[in-house]
Amino acid sequence: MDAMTWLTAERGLDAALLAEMGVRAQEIDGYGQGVAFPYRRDGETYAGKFRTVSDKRWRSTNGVSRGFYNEDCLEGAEGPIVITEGEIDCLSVIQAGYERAVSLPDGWTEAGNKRDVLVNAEERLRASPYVIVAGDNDAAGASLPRTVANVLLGHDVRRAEWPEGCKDANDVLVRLGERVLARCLADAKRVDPPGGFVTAISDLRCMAPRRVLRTGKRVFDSVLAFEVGAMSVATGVPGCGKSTFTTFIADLVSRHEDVRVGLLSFETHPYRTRDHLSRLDTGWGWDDLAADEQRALAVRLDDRFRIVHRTYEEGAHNLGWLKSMVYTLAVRDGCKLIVVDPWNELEHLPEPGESMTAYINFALQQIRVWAEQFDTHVCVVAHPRKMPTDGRPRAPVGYDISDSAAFANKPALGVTVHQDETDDGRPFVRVITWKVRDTQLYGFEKGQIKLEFRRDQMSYAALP
Ligand SMILES: Nc1ncnc2c1ncn2[C@@H]1O[C@H](COP(=O)(O)OP(=O)(O)OP(=O)(O)O)[C@@H](O)[C@H]1O
Repeated sequence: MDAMTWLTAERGLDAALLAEMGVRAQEIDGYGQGVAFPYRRDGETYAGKFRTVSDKRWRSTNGVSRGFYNEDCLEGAEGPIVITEGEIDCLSVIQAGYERAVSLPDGWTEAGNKRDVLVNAEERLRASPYVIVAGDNDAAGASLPRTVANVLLGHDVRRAEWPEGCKDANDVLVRLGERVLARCLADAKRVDPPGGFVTAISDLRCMAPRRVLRTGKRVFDSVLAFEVGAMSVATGVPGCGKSTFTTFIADLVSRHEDVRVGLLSFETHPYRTRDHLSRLDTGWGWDDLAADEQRALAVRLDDRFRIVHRTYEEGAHNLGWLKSMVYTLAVRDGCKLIVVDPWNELEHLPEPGESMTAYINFALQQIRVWAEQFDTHVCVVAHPRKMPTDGRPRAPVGYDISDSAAFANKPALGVTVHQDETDDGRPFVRVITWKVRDTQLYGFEKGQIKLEFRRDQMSYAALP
C-alpha cells in the first residue's frame, strides 16, 4: 500500500495535517516503501524518523540526538501540553484539537531510562497550565505519568486513560474517532491530586506493576530482594563488611536488572568504591589497569553508578538534603536502587522537644514515601547499638539498631551482615534476613545464608 494512503486510510490521519507537519512518503534504503517524520527545531528540519509500512520497522537519522517530536509547539503558545510515546499518536492528538502535542523521540520503556528529553524540556513543560501524559496502555506506558510528574514535581500532571480495548491515542482515533479521543484527553485525571484520592477495585488507577530488583544469583536471591517503591535496612557490627557487601550486591543488581545505582557512601572514599567496582568488573584493582582500560571501565561504570559527594557546610546534611539527593538520583539520573551508608553520618536534627525515637520514626517513614514517590528503592545501612559479646559477638538484628524500633518495623526487607567462624576456626560471612514484608512477592521467608569472602575481588561465594 502507498505510504500516505496507509496513514490516512488505516491510521485515520488527516492529509492536510500530514502535509503541514511535513510527513511524506519515502523510499528507505534496503527497507522499501515508508514514511518520513521530520524532526524540526525553530522551523528547520534537523533529523528524521522513518517507518516502513509493511513490517513496522523504524529507523532514524544517525548521529543526531533528537528532542521531542514537534518540540516547536512548546514555545510561545498557551494551553495544556500533551506528551505521547510516538509520532503517529502525537499527530492523532493534534487532530483531536490539542495542538501542543509532542512525542518522546524513541518511545518509553519500563526501565525508564529515556528521561533526558523530559529533563531537558522541564522549564518549557512547566510553563504550561498542565501536562497530559497520553502514553500507551501497556506496562511501559503505565510508568510514564509517574516519571513526568516527578520531573515536574509540584506541577499539574494528568494521565489520559483509553477506553477498553484501545492501546494508544491512534487506536482511539481509528476505532472511536476524534471526539472520543478529545474527551479522553479532557477527562485526564491528575496523577497526584493534592491530599490523595479514593477508588474501589474496578476503578483502580493503572499503575506500573510492582517491580522487585534481584541479583540474578540463586544464593543471594534466596534472602535479598529490593522492591522499587520501598525501603530496606542493612546492619552489622562495625567493620563486619556492611559497605563491602552492599556495594557487591548493588553491582550484581545493577547488572542483572540493567538499572543504575546511586551510592551515598559517607565513610568510603570514592576511589575505594571505584577500586571495588573495578575488581568486580575486571577482576583487577583500578590501579592495576592500563590507562585505556581505566577509561573503558569508567565509561561502562558511568552507565550503572552515581556517587554522591558531600561538601563541608555544617548543618547542611540533614533529612531535607537527603530528600534532594534521593530526588536527583532517582528522577534526574534514573537510579532504581539508592544506598545510604551509613545512616548515622547524616545530621539528625529532631525538632525541639522531639525524642530521637520519634524523629527516626518520622524520618524512616519519609524515606519510604520518597522511595514510592520517586520510584526507586532506598537501602539504609545503620549501625547497631554496642552488642553484648558472650564469647563471640552476637549478630545484631533490627531491634538492635540504635535509637528506634522503627528500623525493625518500617523496612520492607531487613538484613544483617555478620562475620562468623566455623567450630574449627575458619572465617565465613553470615547474611541474616530478619524482615521480609511480602513473602509472596519476594519469593522467600526470613532466613540466612553462609558465604565465603574473596578478598582479592571483594566478592562473595556461597558456602554449603
Ligand atoms: N568477610 C570479610 N572478611 C575479611 N575482611 C572483610 C570482610 N568483609 C569486609 N572486609 C574488609 O573489612 C574492611 C571493612 O569493611 P567495610 O567497610 O565493608 O565494613 P563496614 O561494616 O561497612 O564498616 P563500618 O562499620 O566501619 O561502616 C574492608 O577493608 C573490607 O575489605
